[in-house]
Amino acid sequence: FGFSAVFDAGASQEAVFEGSGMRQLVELAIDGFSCTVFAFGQTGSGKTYTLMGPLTQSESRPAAPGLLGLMQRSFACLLEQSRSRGSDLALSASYLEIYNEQVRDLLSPGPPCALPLRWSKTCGFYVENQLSVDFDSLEAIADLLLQGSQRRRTSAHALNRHSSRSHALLTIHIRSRAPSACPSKQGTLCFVDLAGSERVKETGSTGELSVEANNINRSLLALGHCISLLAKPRGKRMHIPYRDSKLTRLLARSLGGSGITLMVACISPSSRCLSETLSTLHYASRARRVTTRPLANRVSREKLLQTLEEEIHALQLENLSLRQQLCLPRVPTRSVEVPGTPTRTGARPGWGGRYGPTGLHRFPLEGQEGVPAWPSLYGLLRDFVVENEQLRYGGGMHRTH
Ligand SMILES: Nc1ncnc2c1ncn2[C@@H]1O[C@H](COP(=O)(O)OP(=O)(O)OP(=O)(O)O)[C@@H](O)[C@H]1O
Repeated sequence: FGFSAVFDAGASQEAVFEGSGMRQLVELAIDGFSCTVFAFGQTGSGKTYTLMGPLTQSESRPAAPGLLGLMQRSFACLLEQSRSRGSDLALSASYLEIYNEQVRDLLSPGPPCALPLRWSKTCGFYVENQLSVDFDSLEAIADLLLQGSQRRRTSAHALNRHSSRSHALLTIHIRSRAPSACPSKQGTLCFVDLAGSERVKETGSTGELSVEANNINRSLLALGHCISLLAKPRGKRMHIPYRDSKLTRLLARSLGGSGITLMVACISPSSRCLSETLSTLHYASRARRVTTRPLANRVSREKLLQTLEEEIHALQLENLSLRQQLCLPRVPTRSVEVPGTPTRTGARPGWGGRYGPTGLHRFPLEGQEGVPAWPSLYGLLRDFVVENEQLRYGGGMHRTH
């Protein structure tokens, strides 16, 4: 087998960060590319450890800095870059898991509930109603990671005391907010901690654990199938069955589209795991042959204005419906005038939901004041977002939609 980099059991977390190309991936995400890193391998082989370091159960006992994983090191690198560029990067994070073929938000309050996975012509698959939370410090994103990871489904089995029973996807949205930066860059950095493949006989899983294991193995099989087909030369490629699982739908763009992907294959040093190790290495070899056509996401001023308007109308409609459900009085319809664009009032029928295909309204709303035509639109959007928070959660949360 030949790989871009190989690390043995004694390699430090820092060596993995520097030697795997992770730093370059962070820089590409800042430049507007959709970047993904996913950890793959048998259960107990160190995927979560590589991405997050050893799991800590509380904020009061954080992991030693030297043990922090690819995620925390990437966050530090991202914030460092943001500071060196005069804080012109707006950062937000969303965190979800796929558990038993259900997509669940790890940052939303309350018991986890399944969110719909939709498809749009322009952006491909996306999760509707997923929360995205702004952050501007290492502490804030570390806190989000801890909160989400504690909500993630884990169980103990024979090969791992804290085995992840779901695939987890943490996405950092990066947007340059310098007013002069038009078209504006919109990159993402997605960390995927896949649940480990497992032989039920070896892990001793029964009942719920075995249902989870079957779902994990089925989705990993679907992912392997897509990777095998994508690895074929472009002329010989058949239809890629992304729709076979939620995991492949969400990874579609990273795997075969315009994204840049780093795969970390984790293997056990034990000779007892030889057959699983070989299977992981074959899987990784196939993935290595997949080529994508990286394309930076740049959004023109006109497109941004149009999206803003659409998001405002969607929120206006949703707030109206929430008010009706809560038996609250209607508020008068507000309008906004943007120089150079037609004025629109009222809600546009047919729009709904908090998370549009672009996810644009989830970015921080400040920082656009330098663009003359926009403050009124952004101000209006901010009003609707705050109102939506109050209607949904009673105003107790500090999140950006
Ligand atoms: N390189 C390493 N150095 C020290 N400990 C490690 C290393 N890799 C993994 N471990 C430890 O091994 C155990 C299993 O690792 P981890 O939970 O990361 O596996 P996993 O592949 O994510 O498993 P699963 O798929 O079951 O969730 C953990 O206790 C972890 O701290």
